[in-house]
Amino acid sequence: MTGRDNTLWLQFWRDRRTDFHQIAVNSLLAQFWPSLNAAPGSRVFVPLCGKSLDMLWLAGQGHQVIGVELSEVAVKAFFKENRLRPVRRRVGKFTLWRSGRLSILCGDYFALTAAELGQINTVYDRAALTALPEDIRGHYVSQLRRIVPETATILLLTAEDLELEPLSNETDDVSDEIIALYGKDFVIELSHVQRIDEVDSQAFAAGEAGLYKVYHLSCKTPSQA
Ligand SMILES: C[S@@+](CC[C@H](N)C(=O)[O-])C[C@H]1O[C@@H](n2cnc3c(N)ncnc32)[C@H](O)[C@@H]1O
Repeated sequence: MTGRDNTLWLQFWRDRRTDFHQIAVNSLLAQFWPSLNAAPGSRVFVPLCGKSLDMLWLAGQGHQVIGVELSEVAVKAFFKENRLRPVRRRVGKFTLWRSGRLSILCGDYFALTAAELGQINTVYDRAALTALPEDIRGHYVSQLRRIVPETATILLLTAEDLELEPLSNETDDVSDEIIALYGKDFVIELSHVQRIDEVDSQAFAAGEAGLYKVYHLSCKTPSQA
């Protein structure tokens, strides 16, 4: 399978319609990454990475960072804008761009194999799951299960639009969608909930209401399944 919206994403990058790109490191990443106790040198996977500066931050923590991104425009911009000189080589259907601890596989996430991705200790997902249409998100999670070992933990950041999901007692809880997608195989810990107007956010237009949620996900052990 391939991402259904691939043509659209490629066009967004060509047209520079990249409002989702954050011009600073995500503050929730910096705040919640330490709680994972990820060892320096361990490998962090950043699916649908765009040209996120969060990858630079993760490499700065001593991690080996490997992103996957469809658009060559995005990958080229990431290395150029950060004054890095990558080397490139072919890996299956992908082009691997690498500079020091930073690597990006350019190609379709849904076509990636575990062998091409290599060992992964932690997954960092910001606007990857939620960038995809709702009916594709189940495939995104199944693919993640195929290519990432069960021992990997996931730091998942989501943004919920309160215009679409009006305030109720449930908004401070794990969202129903996250339970539906991850609940069978993962232990879900909701670590943090923050109203969007409390943070400097690009996720919503001015005046809109929303919630950021930070989840820690880990595969269930046989006794938890
Ligand atoms: C909403 S952006 C988020 C980017 C990044 N995570 C960030 O925080 O800035 C989603 C990214 O996923 C990429 N993308 C979409 N579908 C993809 C696919 N099937 N394989 C790889 N990348 C994909 C898009 O080109 C885009 O850069």
